Amino acid sequence: MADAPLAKDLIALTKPRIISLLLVTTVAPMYVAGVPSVLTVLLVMLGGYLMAGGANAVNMYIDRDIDDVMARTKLRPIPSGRMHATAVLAFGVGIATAATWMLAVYVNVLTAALALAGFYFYVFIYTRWLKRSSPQNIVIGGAAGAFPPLVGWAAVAGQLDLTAWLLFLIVFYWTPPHFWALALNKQRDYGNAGVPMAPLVWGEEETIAQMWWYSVLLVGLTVLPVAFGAFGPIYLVSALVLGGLLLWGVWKVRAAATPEARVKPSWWVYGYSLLYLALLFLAMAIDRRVFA
Ligand code: HEM
Ligand SMILES: CC(C)=CCC/C(C)=C/CC/C(C)=C/COP(=O)(O)OP(=O)(O)O
Repeated sequence: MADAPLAKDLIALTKPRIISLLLVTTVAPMYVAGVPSVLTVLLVMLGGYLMAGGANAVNMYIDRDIDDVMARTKLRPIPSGRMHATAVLAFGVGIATAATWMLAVYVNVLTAALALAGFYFYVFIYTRWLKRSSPQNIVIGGAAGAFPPLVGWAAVAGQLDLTAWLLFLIVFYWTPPHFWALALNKQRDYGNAGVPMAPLVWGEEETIAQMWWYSVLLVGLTVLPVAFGAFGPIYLVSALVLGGLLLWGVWKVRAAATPEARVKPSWWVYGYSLLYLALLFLAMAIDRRVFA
């Protein structure tokens, strides 16, 4: 198709917009863990892009049947008929293999192993298994998206410590409010595709109650590294302000009495969740490197 050449489709298979935030949560921890060279940062960004991009392409191979049914995804390269499923699988596995080799040879083996673990978790535990079988899919499967801070940390420190695992947990607890805010507004799509997302299985009110408690846990957890002396006042104030806004947004969703009244605040929470995570991780790096 003239308006969608192959290169454009290959990039679309990697879900570049999602990767941009994954890379923020990879690179910021590198500056928390130490003082990385520009070359290490660039290598980790390239390796991280190829690994997450490969995972996303394999996700589109496995999900080609449901992507074909959902309005949000039906124009992707496979359901729209522009690419062969097998070619997409080969592309995904190919770039993830390149990433594994690159990270192992030019960064270190632990970094490569953690990134590959993220790939397997997302492809097999989330996409292949839990996404279609349980409303807890994005809670447990969401751990895949929490690997990037470990990857960045290991690239600089060569090992993992308590702060690295706290960063993993922050992304882990962030995922339910991030995703369910979107899922509340995409129930028809998921219903048509037979994907058991929480709002469909538990109902909206239970899902929103869980979003609230995950957000409370998240904000509590973001403050915890300060108690361990990992961060100072710049980060603490940022975490409290950013977290306060998140709680305010989720509370607005919870306070809305009808599904119609929830549409606006839940879209807000979804959009804000992206800004929240980016700014929180940025604040960590700034706190450690600029004000240390
Ligand atoms: C199991 C975990 C997750 C699930 C199920 C999930 C699901 C989604 C979905 C369905 C979208 C909408 C995409 C679209 O409109 O095509 C989205 C958007 C997005 N997600 Fe997540 N997400 C998860 C974790 C993450 C993580 C860990 C990150 C990064 C740290 C992330 C970053 C983003 C970004 C940046 C967008 C906006 C993309 C855009 O505007 O095109 N997500 N997510
Ligand atoms: C370290 C490393 C390589 C980690 C990889 C982890 C990774 C790619 C996380 C992304 C999470 C994500 C985009 C989920 C989308 O949900 P979905 O697949 O249900 O969305 P869809 O309906 O848009 O396909």
